[in-house]
Amino acid sequence: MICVKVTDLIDVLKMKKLIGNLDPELNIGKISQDSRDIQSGDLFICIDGTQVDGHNYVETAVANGAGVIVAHKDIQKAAANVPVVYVPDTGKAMSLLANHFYGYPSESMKVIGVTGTNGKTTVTYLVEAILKAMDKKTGLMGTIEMHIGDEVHKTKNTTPDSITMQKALHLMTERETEYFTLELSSIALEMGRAWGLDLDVAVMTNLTHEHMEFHHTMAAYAEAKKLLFSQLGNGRKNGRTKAAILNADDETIHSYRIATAAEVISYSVKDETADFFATDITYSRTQTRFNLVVNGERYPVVTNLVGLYNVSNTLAALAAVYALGIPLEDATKAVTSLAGVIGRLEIVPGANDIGVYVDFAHSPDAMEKVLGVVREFTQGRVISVFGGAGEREHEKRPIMARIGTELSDYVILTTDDTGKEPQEQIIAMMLAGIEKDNYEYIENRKEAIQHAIAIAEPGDTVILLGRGHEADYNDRGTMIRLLDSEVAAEAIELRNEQKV
Ligand SMILES: CC(=O)N[C@H]1[C@@H](OP(=O)(O)OP(=O)(O)OC[C@H]2O[C@@H](n3ccc(=O)[nH]c3=O)[C@H](O)[C@@H]2O)O[C@H](CO)[C@@H](O)[C@@H]1O[C@H](C)C(=O)N[C@@H](C)C(=O)N[C@H](CCC(=O)O)C(=O)O
Ligand SMILES: Nc1ncnc2c1ncn2[C@@H]1O[C@H](COP(=O)(O)OP(=O)(O)OP(=O)(O)O)[C@@H](O)[C@H]1O
Repeated sequence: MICVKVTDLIDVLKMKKLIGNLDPELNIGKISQDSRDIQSGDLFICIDGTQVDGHNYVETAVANGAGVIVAHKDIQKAAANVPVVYVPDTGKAMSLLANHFYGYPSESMKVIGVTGTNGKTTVTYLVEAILKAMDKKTGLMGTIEMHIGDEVHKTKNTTPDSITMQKALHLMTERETEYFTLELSSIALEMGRAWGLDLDVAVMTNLTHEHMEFHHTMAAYAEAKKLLFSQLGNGRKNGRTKAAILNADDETIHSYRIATAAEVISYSVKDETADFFATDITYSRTQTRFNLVVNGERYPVVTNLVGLYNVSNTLAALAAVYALGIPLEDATKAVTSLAGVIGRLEIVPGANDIGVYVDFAHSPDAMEKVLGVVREFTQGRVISVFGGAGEREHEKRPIMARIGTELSDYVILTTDDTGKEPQEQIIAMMLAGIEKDNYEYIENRKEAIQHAIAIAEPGDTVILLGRGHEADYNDRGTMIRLLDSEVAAEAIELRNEQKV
């Protein structure tokens, strides 16, 4: 159990005003931004959130036994006799305190941070698989889950707040983790959730239309992602130089290059002058092969991930491990150890005459890319099933509906997580983007999936888009379990029974 002297902890903060007296004998056993989590002697830090203001929960924290409170608004009345440390910015203070409290865990690991609109999960899974195949001790954190070696932990956010992050990293140091790879969402970067994370390598996959409800403009979105590269810093880490891995096929690379002091390693599937270049690319339904060219040397690569965008993802992962000193002869051989990523062009087995896939594409670019890949290996029709998620990003609904109907032979429009937004409103926005008549609308997602699989003919591909690995489904405000792959597996069974 961690115990840090309150005076040592508070010492980390340079600009502060203490009201009351700190007990020099007090050892802090936990720091938390949630009053409901506070126990006797803990440090409570008030965060002004998106829903409520943590400064309004000081009384609960005090009632639960808070030993010290960190705030940036006047809470003197509510704090009763508990000492309060006032700071200019509790968000920044939280990351500094968390890092100190947990013993600066990222300093003792090799840390690879991955950002970009699409491909973050895939790249982190590739990095983890390559390193694991080489018997390295790994940790991973992202949208699907957190891994420490073979241990699996649930995650709430793609990138968690600084306390959750540092706590997880501390656990990883206890398990002697050598390499840690994580996804960094633009939202997290802008909210400062990664402050204090000492990175070795930062990777940028691509930048396309996403998260406009949060960033509002593409320029602001690009700036948020760029923060990762300024957070790489100017110096070395434990005697190692740092590296920025940038996708030369995405024009945002140019502005990211100047945002970082670290050495840049570029990768490309088009430009042979890039540092990591993929050539001689061939696809099958289940594998992709290519030659990696680095400094004139060629390395054959076989991956179980399909599609050109996964060649890009593989290049990013190879460049990241190379930057940490892993020989390319070994890394390229280890790529095939990743069987696939749940919910990313995941094959639903059992249907022998048709292909059924689940994919997490929920941005226009991802949808375009994945439908392009599926088309390449489909002899018959491409039938896609998708909806538009509620309460999020209205602008992308008509765009995705248009891309979906243009690039599929037939579409079954349905619901995604509606949340509390009326489905009628969501579907109306989607319909506004459609120019073809190759679709029907089945509101119930389960029925839509069943129908798609029932009408598919031999040689067709059915692709279920938007939800990937997600099982928690928000149906008009009620949470239910709905995992596309499970629903599809049942529908395939029914189809097979009806065929005999
Ligand atoms: C909108 C948003 O970003 N919310 C995140 C945020 O919560 P919040 O600011 O809304 O918190 P709040 O509910 O207003 O509470 C403010 C403070 O009061 C405290 N409080 C609250 C109630 C109480 O009784 N006592 C108390 O002390 C809370 O603990 C908190 O410190 O801070 C929490 C802790 O870090 C996050 O878990 C939470 O993520 C929610 C779940 C979320 O869905 N976020 C999305 C938008 C998000 O961050 N997504 C990105 C990108 C994903 C992608 O790329 O697709 C991600 O990285 O996950
Ligand atoms: N490099 C890429 N370029 C474009 N699309 C991609 C790329 N990699 C994956 N995709 C598409 O994006 C979807 C999500 O992939 P992945 O989970 O790896 O990305 P992500 O950045 O982690 O996304 P999210 O932050 O939404 O979880 C995939 O299911 C696929 O459709």
